[in-house]
Amino acid sequence: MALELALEGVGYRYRGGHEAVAGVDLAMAPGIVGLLGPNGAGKSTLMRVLSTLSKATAGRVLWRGEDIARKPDALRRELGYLPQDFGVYEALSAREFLAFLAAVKGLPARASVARVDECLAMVGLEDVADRRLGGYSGGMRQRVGIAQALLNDPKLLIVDEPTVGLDPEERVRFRHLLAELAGERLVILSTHIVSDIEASAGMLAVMAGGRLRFHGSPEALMADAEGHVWQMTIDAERLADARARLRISRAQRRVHGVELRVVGAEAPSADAVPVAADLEDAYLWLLHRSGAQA
Ligand SMILES: Nc1ncnc2c1ncn2[C@@H]1O[C@H](COP(=O)(O)OP(=O)(O)OP(=O)(O)O)[C@@H](O)[C@H]1O
Repeated sequence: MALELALEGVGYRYRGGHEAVAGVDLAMAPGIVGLLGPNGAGKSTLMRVLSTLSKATAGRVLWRGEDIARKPDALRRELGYLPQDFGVYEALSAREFLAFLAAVKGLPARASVARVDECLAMVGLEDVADRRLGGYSGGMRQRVGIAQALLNDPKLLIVDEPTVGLDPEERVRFRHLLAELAGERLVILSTHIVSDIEASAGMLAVMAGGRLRFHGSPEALMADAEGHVWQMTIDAERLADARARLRISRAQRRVHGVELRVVGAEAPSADAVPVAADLEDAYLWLLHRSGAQA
């Protein structure tokens, strides 16, 4: 059966009655899928449903054609998951920690020694594998998180907001790592930061307010914003006023003032020049049209 994850009318309502996810229809095939949305959009809730930690309260999710609520183990065998709140045991080394998790996941003891080494190499931690995790940087810890998700050579890799708290250099490194890992896998990467996925995701799914607002290629999202992006330069002292009035996707200080990229239905001023949308502009325009805040 094809390596495909299909969501049909998926919804999730928390016990208190809050509907965090509603009516999501989506089909995903190998490659990187960027799940983009502002905080509170419902991304983590959906990731937990897809990784079988929560059961959808509406609709269904099919992995290779099988309903994951009925046969969760079929998906779990092929799943690697890095949750948003992944924690490590600080007193252990990366190698010890991964060996421990390999045992918990039921990998045969003999094979697991080699597999731990492979996973450490895949995330570039082989040289520091025997150091205590307590001394690792945020980016290194996230790489340990990916290494543990790779132990069972998953066909579906789900990573939830993996770049939060990383410095710019670690962020870039982490993005490259995920791009390398995609290959024949389906990697679902959730983030609220456009630049995390713009170079790597072949497909985007954008959520806001619990609903899917867009799914398709980055190019299609940018095409939707065509004709709604402008560039203009204003005096620096007018920036606060402009921020209050306009939807600004980028502001850059220049010698002669502040250069703005603005999205909206109409030109923000007579001297604004229309420009081609980039992904950041297009995302902001989509959120604006769907009534959500970035
Ligand atoms: N245990 C819970 N009980 C009730 N409501 C919840 C619970 N967890 C999350 N929510 C609510 O569900 C909505 C979606 O939350 P979720 O964490 O899935 O969003 P998110 O897109 O992952 O955002 P973030 O990046 O901030 O985690 C939010 O309104 C949130 O307050």
